[in-house]
Amino acid sequence: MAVAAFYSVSFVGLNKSEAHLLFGSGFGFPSKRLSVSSKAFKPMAAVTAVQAVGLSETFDKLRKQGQVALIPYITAGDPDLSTTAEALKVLDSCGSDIIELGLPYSDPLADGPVIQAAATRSLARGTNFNAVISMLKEVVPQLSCPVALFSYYNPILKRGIGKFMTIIKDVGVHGLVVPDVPLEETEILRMESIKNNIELVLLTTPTTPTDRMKAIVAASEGFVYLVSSVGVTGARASVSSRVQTLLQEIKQATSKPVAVGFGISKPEHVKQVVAWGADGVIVGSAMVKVLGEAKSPEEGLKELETFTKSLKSALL
Ligand SMILES: O=P(O)(O)OC[C@@H](O)[C@@H](O)c1c[nH]c2ccccc12
Repeated sequence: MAVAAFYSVSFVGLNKSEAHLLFGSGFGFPSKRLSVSSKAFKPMAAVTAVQAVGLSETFDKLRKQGQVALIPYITAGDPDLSTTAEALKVLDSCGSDIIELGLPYSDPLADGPVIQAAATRSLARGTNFNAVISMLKEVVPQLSCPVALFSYYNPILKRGIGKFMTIIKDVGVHGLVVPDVPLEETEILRMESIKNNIELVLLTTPTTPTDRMKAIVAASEGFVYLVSSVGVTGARASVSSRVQTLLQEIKQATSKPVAVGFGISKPEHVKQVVAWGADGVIVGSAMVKVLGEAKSPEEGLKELETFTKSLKSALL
């Protein structure tokens, strides 16, 4: 895989040297008291759930309730699209506040082995954009939480930015996360997302210079994605203690909600990041592993429910 090629593309908001740093490795070892708030699990989503509101509105509601958003990520089509459809409903009914759904891509340079393997499995089954969109058309009306689609930049460019945005909006997607779009190129993406009322989430990292971070948070819609540590996606033993200062710096620059991702895979990670002031926690690889590496899809869905509830409890 052309990981070296990725360095020539600036990671969102990063120039080459930052991108290079990002794909180093390493994270810290924090330990802190936990904060608690209360929210019951959402009942099983009815067939036609109350229409989900957008990302910003979701965070506004949570902020008023003193809550932090649980934001799982799963790869569409892994192990198959019908299981993805069920997984979305399970995640919603277990109290997820926003769901990040990843479009499988052949060159996921920012992903670690777990999500890379999920994308490979999904593509091997023939998952494609149209099939994911058809599935979403059916499932989104049954969800009470918003879906933020997750795609690398290339597939969006190939389809045409305007066309891509219109298609995802038409099936009720609320947000879009594009990890590898250079800040300088977000203009057209932002214009089209605003035109289609899609909230475009941008990412900042531990190595993003302050001025660049400020430009990213100013441009980001829905929430700001704080990448917790250098390196690719993947569960870590703990969350880097740098997240605490990074959160403070970002919160000095914006009142927008900040969700933290990368490496979060246990209830104690969730509690730690909440204690540091995050407005949302994003959990990807650990969810993907549970779902994609189970003995059967049914087993995977059952384990996904248990795992999601354990993380939700950590937010209460
Ligand atoms: O997998 P992790 O370490 O829990 O991190 C979330 C991450 O999976 C999800 O947000 C994501 C999936 N692929 C990405 C690529 C870049 C940035 C973020 C992502």
